[in-house]
Amino acid sequence: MSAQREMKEKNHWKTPVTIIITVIGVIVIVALVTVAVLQNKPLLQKYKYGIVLDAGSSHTALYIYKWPAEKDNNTGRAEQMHVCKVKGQGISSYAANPWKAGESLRACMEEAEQWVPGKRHHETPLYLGATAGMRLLNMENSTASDKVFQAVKEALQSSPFSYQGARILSGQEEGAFGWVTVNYLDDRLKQGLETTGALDLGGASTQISFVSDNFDGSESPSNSVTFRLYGNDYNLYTHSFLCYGKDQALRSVVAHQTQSGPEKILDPCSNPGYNTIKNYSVLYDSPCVSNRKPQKAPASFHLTGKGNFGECQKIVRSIFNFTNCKYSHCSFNGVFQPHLQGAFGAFSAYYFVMSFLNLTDTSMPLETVKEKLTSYCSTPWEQIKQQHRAVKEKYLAEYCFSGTYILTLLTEGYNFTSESYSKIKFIKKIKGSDAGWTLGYMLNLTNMIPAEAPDTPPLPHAGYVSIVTIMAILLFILFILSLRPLWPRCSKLPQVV
Ligand SMILES: O=P(O)(O)OP(=O)(O)OP(=O)(O)OC[C@H]1O[C@@H](n2cnc3c(O)ncnc32)[C@H](O)[C@@H]1O
Ligand SMILES: [Ca+2]
Repeated sequence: MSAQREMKEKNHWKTPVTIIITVIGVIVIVALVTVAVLQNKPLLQKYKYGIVLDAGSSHTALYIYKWPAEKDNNTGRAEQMHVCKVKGQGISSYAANPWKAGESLRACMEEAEQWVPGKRHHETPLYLGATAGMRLLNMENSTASDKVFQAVKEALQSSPFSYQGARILSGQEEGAFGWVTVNYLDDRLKQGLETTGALDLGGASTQISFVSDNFDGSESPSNSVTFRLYGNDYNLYTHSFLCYGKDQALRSVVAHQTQSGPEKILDPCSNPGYNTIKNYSVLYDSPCVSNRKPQKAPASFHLTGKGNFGECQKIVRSIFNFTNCKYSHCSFNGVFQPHLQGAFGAFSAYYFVMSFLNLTDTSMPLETVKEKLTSYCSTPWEQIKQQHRAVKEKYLAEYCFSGTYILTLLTEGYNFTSESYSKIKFIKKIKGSDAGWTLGYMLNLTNMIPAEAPDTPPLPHAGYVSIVTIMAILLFILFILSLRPLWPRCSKLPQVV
């Protein structure tokens, strides 16, 4: 009996009217959802590009960035697409043959033409920023520095990209844009999260930048950089120490040992068995040490490694001045520094050196760091060379000094304690992009970080599509029910009032 009733009810649904209504309803729903989805589907992703050349003291690197072309794409983030390392040394090394500085860039400029689609070449901004190597050359010989810039400009202007200028960045800019890069890549700026400090160690200068609650800029305005980014105000402390990059610091450490113009030195910062001849005029050819050049000295001196971390650290300490602070707190050389706050990202030479020495784990107690450095420094040079055949000898010979310098700079220069040291992360890249000032510099010059938070759509795309679909289905059910009087012989169904 109940089976018969079921059969009858089923048959009601097979009447022509119901079938037509159902088919039309389904078509309407499919059409509605399709239109909604297509209308709101993000267009095929198109990209814009930007190029920044980082003309550092030790080398030049060309960075290509790309980002989604739609202006209102809030999820789009600029990211590093490619990096090209320029062969040879930094542009400041071409002071005697400036045109070679321009020539040195050509190979990477041609590589960039392959990476950026041809139709975007003319609208792709191209910047060059020079840092401490050119700052020093400019101090020493501004005519030579101008000539290097002229050569570099000519090389860049002859490329198909939209050349936007080549200039020396100030130390504040270098520090501040490094901080912007780190926090932009970590999505801290857009989300208004607590920011990460930035520590950059170059060849000729080093930067420290962080936000501290007890820093408003009033005590030392020259260390203050203010930003309004995505609706948040930041008062950043930043300082750049010229001559405290690792190559110039090493120069100072060797200069300290050659004040009396000896023919031989026993260097505790080089491994035992390491031997080299150094030229006095080359060593003292830098404004960082030129005023200390010994009056009477032979043309060159022999440097022999002694490999003693403790003695090396004593000499490293001597290149910092810890007296004469006219502020409430100083780092060194009478430079104001507020209390360290929050986490820090340490990149460039901080990373190269600490990753080579297996010291990137900052949960390691500082005593253990010292023990590891003691052990590296005292390892015979021949053994070091055998164990690391693939690493450049120049770097290998300097890791004892560099590790000692980094530890001393962080703990005695900047006053990182065993607790705050553990909040440092030695990093090379963040989400595929190199940590460094270049990305922040480009974002600033292209106005890609708005001062105010952009309006976000009330719903994400997926949520929007789901709601449209559910509404369409509900509408269809109501429509079917409203047509119930037309249904033939459906008295068995409950009445809709
Ligand atoms: O910021 P400035 O001071 O202008 O210098 P830079 O931009 O040229 O400096 P880098 O960060 O590129 O490099 C910092 C130093 O690290 C050195 N370096 C690069 N790669 C290294 C590696 O794998 N191991 C050790 N040192 C390295 C390089 O020679 C420099 O002395
Ligand atoms: Ca640099």
